[in-house]
Amino acid sequence: MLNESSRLSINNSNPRRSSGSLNRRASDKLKVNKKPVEEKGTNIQVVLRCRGRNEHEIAANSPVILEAKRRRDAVLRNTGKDKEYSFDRVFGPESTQEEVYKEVAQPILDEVLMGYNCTIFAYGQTGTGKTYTMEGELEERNGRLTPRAGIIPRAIYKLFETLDTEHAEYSVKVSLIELYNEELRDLLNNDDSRTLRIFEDQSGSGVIVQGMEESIISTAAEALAIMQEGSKNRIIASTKCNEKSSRSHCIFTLTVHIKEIIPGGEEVLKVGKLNLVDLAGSENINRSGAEHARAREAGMINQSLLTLGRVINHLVDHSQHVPYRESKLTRLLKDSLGGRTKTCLIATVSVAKMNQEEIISTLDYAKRAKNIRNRPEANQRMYPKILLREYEQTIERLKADLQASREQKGVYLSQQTYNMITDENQSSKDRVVELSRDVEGLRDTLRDKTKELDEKSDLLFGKESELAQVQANLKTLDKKLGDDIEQLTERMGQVNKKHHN
Ligand SMILES: Nc1ncnc2c1ncn2[C@@H]1O[C@H](COP(=O)(O)OP(=O)(O)OP(=O)(O)O)[C@@H](O)[C@H]1O
Repeated sequence: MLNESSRLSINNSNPRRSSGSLNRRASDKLKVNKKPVEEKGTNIQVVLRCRGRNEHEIAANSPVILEAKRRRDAVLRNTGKDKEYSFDRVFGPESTQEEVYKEVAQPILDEVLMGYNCTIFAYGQTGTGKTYTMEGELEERNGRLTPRAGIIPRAIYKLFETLDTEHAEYSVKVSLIELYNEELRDLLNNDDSRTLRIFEDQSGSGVIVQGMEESIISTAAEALAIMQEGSKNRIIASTKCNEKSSRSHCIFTLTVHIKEIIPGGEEVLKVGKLNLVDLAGSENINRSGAEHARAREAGMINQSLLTLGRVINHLVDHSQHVPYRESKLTRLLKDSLGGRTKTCLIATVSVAKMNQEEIISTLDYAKRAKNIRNRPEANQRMYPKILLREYEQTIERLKADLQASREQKGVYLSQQTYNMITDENQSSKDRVVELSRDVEGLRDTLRDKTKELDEKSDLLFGKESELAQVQANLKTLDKKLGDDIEQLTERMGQVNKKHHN
C-alpha cells in the first residue's frame, strides 16, 4: 500500500510514515516566514443540503415541509407557522454534486494549496446524503468522474490537475480511518495487530494517530482506487431508518507537501491538509446534545457524536473547559473546532414531513455551529534540510530503541505484562467513559429539575399576581365600606334630627 512517489523524494526519507498526523507538527526550528494568526478569528462556515423526497417518503404521502429560498435561506413549514433559517449557503434538492463541490469544496481546496489545514464535516440524519455528498460515486466511467461523484473524488482530481498544471514539485499522502464504537480502525490497512492510538504532539497543537497508514499517491486514479478499497471496508450497520445505515464516522485525509523557492533561492516546503469527515447518522442525539434514552438502553450510544454536540455547545457558550477529551472524534478533530483549521459543516436534511423532528434538530444544530469561531493560521514552511536532519535523528533513536528491545535492555516487557498494562489502561479509560455517562445522567436530572423549578416559579409568580389583585380589590371594597358607613351614619344623624324636631 505504501507507494513511492517518483515526483518528490522529500517524503521517501520519512521514517514516521506509519505514524500519521491530522495536524501540524513541524517543530519550531523548522519554521520560516511565520504568518500572523487571523486575530479575531472567523466563524466556521455552515451550509445546508436538502435531499428531495425518496421513494419511501413519497409512498408514505409525506409532504414537503422544507424549502430552499434564495441562496442562503431555508423555510420550514411547521404546523402552519413558517420559520426561516439562514446559512452560508443552502442547496435545494435540485442541486448537483458539481455545484456543491464548486461552491463549497473548491475554495477550501485552494486554501489547502496555500498551506492551510481545512476540514469539511457532513452531519445529518441517516439517509439524508452525507456519504452521497462526501463520496458519491467513486467509480470512473471512460476515465472520467461521473456526475454523481462527491467531494472526495472531485477534490482528488482537482488537486492533481492543479499541481500538474502548475508544474509543482509535490507529494500527496492519503489516509482513511473509521471510528466505530469508540474504536479506531485503519481502512487502508487490514492488519488487526496494529492498534491505532491518538497522541497530542509535544506542542499541544496537533494530533498524531500512531500506527495509521499514510499512502503516498502519485495520480488521482491511484487515490481513487485506495478510496474505493477503503470504502468497502467501512462498517455498515442497519438501523430502522435506513437499511444500510452507517453508524461509524469516517475521516479521509489528504496531505500535500509542495516545494517552493523563497527569495534568496532557498527551498522550503509548504504543507496543507484536508480532512473530509463523514459522520455517523445523527438520530438519537437531540437538540440539547443528549442522546435518546431508548438509544442508550439499546446500547446505541454514539459517544463521539454526543461529545461533538457538547463541544459545539461549550464553544458557542465560550466555556472555559471544552470537553474535547471525552471522545475520540473530538480529540482527533480538536483543531477543526475552535482551533487553527478552516472548517465547514455541511448539514444534510430530508425535506419530508415524516422526518420533521430530525429536520428541526439538524437545523438547530447547524444554526448553533455557525457561532463557532476558529483562528485559521497557515502552516509554517519547513526547510527540507533541517527536516531531513530531524528525521535522521529520529531514525537513530528508533534504531537504539529496537536494539535495546532485541537485547532486552532498557524497558522490555513480556507479552503478558504488556497485555496487563494495556488492559489496565483500557479499564481506566472505560471508567472515565462510564463516569462521563453518569455525569451526563446527573446533568439530565439537573436540567429536568431546573425546568420543574422554572415552571413552579412561573406558577408562584402567577399566584402572587392573583393575590395582589385580590388584595387591591379588598382595599377598594374596604374603602367603599368605610364610605358607605360614613354616609349611613350621616343619614342616621339626619333622620334622628328630623325625629327630634
Ligand atoms: N442530494 C441527493 N440527490 C440524490 N440522491 C441522494 C441525495 N442525497 C442522498 N441521496 C441518496 O439517498 C441514499 C442515502 O444517502 P446516503 O447513504 O448518502 O445517506 P447518509 O446520510 O450517508 O446515511 P448514513 O448515515 O446511513 O451513512 C443514497 O441512495 C443516496 O444516493
